[in-house]
Amino acid sequence: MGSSGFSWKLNDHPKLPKGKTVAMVVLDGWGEANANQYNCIHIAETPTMDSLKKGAPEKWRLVRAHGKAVGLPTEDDMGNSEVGHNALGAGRIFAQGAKLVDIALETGKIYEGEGFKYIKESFETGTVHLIGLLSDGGVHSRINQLQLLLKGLSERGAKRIRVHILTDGRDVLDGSSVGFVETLESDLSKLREKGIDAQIASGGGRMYVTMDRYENDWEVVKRGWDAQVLGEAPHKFKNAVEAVKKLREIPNTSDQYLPPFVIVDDSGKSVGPIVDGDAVVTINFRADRMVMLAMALEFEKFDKFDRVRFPKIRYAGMLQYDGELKLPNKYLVSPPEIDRTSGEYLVNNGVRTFACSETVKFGHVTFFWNGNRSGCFNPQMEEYVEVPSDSGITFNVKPKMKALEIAEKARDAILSGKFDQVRVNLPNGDMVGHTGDIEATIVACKVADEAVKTILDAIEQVGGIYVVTADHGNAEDMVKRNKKGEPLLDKNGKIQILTSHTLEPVPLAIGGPGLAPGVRFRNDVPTGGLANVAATVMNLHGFEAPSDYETTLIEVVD
Ligand SMILES: O=C(O)[C@H](O)COP(=O)(O)O
Ligand SMILES: [Mn+2]
Ligand SMILES: [Mn+2]
Repeated sequence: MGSSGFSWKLNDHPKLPKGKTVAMVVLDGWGEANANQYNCIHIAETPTMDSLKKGAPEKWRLVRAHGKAVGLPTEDDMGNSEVGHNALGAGRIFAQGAKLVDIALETGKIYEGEGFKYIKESFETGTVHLIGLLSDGGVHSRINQLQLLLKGLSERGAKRIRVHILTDGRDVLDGSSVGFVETLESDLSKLREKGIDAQIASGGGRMYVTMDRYENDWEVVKRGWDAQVLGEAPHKFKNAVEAVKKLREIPNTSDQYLPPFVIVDDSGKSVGPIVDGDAVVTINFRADRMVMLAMALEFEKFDKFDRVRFPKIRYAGMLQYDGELKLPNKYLVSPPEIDRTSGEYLVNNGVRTFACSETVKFGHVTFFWNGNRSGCFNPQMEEYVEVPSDSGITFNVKPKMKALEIAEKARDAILSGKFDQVRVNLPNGDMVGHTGDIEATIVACKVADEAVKTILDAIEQVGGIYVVTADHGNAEDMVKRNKKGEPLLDKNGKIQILTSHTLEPVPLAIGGPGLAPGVRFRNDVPTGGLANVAATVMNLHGFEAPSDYETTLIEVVD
């Protein structure tokens, strides 16, 4: 016990035993929705997940995975991996980046912090560059926050502003980029009327330019660096609306994958490279897809690609993206302080943990799960395994991804007897769902189901327990709908494909030979969400959860 009286020691569960191997399976982007032709999970053959559902209501139920249940501002906010895995791992609901930035802008606190004071030093003689995702998706950023920040910057003395946009089409409809760029252009022209030299300087599609994650493909970040910092790109335009419209005409491209472009002046010179003395703000609040750029902007020593030029800038993140690395060092809004996660408690109570996914979701079951913290708590007790993802492809081309490899690693970890918790994220429903390719997403769901079977079979062999859930919906609905729930059509009479996540709840199933007789889901927590899963899992490891955790979803009847 520390001097504060705090102790990591968890109380023993009065009825449940310790020492059972628990498999914790997160199907990324696997929500529960009406069965219809746009529900890829329904269409796919998913015998394992179907059989779990038959355990309802005692061994299968739904949990909330969006809006306030995961710390997002409103019930209209779809869930996402960051907030979903944070809730699953932390067992409590924290106000998330989206909300914290809203509050900081609303109260004006954002302008009083150290981060803003730091970038302000560049206002007199330098340019302020804002780099980030341009949409109202609310997963990584939100356009209204950018608009408020632009207003705030202009009212506080910024004289020259350049915005480097990343088009979305993943958290919002494909094609919506044009409207967002028009909105931004109109805001910037109003600033120009007030005498502020404000323009869009560069752009590109988020998945092809800048927003890679977990170091899967540094080329993506390099393409962005060349356009944003060096002012160099294969495509040059005088105007960003024209740029996005024209680049969308390239066959097989989409908002997510637009090639990089720069805006040039009449003499063909790029209007906004980043140079010594400038300030840079990365406007995304979510960490995973900004941290690589943050490294490139901040690290003196850097060998991931040739930066050509490393300008001396004042850089701040919207949030700090990695608390361990203190990256970036300066930021406008403090991130949520997600402490005392279930992973840390369990390791401190002797639970040996194995976590695995492929690169594109590896940080989800480690970094996000552990409250946005890199690395293990105790390397003697934990092993985190990353299966390398394919890079340079869209995942509809290989919808099986690495699901079976992940399942095999989990199986081996379970059978080894070396671990008490074996945790995986199976990415398929989400990563392929984001491509909007219905046929491929059906294949993705089928293989994710096969992967679950491999893990459950291993649990059967060792007499363990399984917990199967998801972090938010995606593959269960692939069409944009009106308020009545009817599919929406575009101008050409084609359905509007939904590439984003959804507001749907997700399944939660428990079982396995190690599950003590009499364990069942309580029926008095009907609004339970992802944050209730941590206490539930702690119970299955034989412990009571800390008293401030969201309540457990299980009870033991004699
Ligand atoms: O970053 C992404 O891929 C999407 O914006 C959200 O997907 P995720 O929250 O499932 O990672
Ligand atoms: Mn996810
Ligand atoms: Mn997703």
